[in-house]
Amino acid sequence: MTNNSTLLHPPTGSNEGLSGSVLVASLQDVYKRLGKVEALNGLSLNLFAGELLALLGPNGSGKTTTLSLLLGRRKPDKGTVRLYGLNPCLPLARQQIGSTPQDSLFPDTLKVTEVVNLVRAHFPSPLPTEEILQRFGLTSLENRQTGGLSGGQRRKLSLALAFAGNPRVVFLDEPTAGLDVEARHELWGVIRTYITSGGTVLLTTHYLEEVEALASRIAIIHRGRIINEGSVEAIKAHVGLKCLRLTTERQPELPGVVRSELKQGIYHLYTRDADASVRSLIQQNIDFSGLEVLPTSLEEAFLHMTGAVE
Ligand SMILES: Nc1ncnc2c1ncn2[C@@H]1O[C@H](COP(=O)(O)OP(=O)(O)OP(=O)(O)O)[C@@H](O)[C@H]1O
Repeated sequence: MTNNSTLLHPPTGSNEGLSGSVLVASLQDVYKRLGKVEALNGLSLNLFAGELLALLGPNGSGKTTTLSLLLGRRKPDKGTVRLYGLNPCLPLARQQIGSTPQDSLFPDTLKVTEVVNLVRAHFPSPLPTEEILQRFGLTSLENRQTGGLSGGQRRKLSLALAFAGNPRVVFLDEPTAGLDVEARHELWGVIRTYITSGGTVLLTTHYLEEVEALASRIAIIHRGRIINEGSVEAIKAHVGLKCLRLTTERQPELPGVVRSELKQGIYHLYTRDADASVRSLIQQNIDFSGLEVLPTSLEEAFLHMTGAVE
């Protein structure tokens, strides 16, 4: 994959919202039952033009179900889902969006170029085939039948298809799962270029490093509803934890500490009041070394938030 060719140019939107932000997609108080599971439980979420919104949540929290409603693959039991003001089940709404196919299943005997062109044919102003192949590192595989692709190559083709139609918005469900580190960073470049040129992205991921690298906003989903949303910094600040790292013989009992871990002989103590924790450490005359006071990572913030509502 490469990000140094011509920019992707999604057509500009016209759904101006009250605040001046263009509303691309929205779910309002959505419920969806799958079998015996209430997969979505009153979920509300907005996606605005030009942003990269990361939907983060533990396994089974409802991320894929949310995307499937936005893609018109499923209908809500209750509540409203809109894509550019339209029902996502309408072909006109779906022409605006790109997504990776479910399970990356391609007809085995079709060549890579043929699959790309099949998807391009469904969009009014797709990107040139050569550009898509080049951007996703598929040029040397253009005549390969998809049945002969490796897992990582199939994944790249799947991602290429999400962007092939030059859509206004792209929905990506765990886009870098199964990609090696190099391919993952290359995809990040493609996504950044797409955003810079006016595109909008909603992605789900388990890689918090990916969120910190790309997202302009985060929504945390837990048990089928959004429990928090904001910028990466706002999410971290909301949790307001600091991490004390230190080596001691036994885990100390300190005020403010809400969670602790022992990693490779070093205690990680997550505290709401680092000053009080450190003062107590010294007052208790605890023998320690290598003390560090660090801001929490997004991963720690996320674990705390979802843990807090168990
Ligand atoms: N076809 C189905 N039939 C019954 N239950 C389902 C079905 N699909 C999903 N579920 C359940 O709905 C809930 C939400 O699933 P969903 O796939 O949306 O979660 P997710 O956040 O994407 O999970 P993961 O991170 O593991 O991919 C889970 O409890 C899941 O087991």
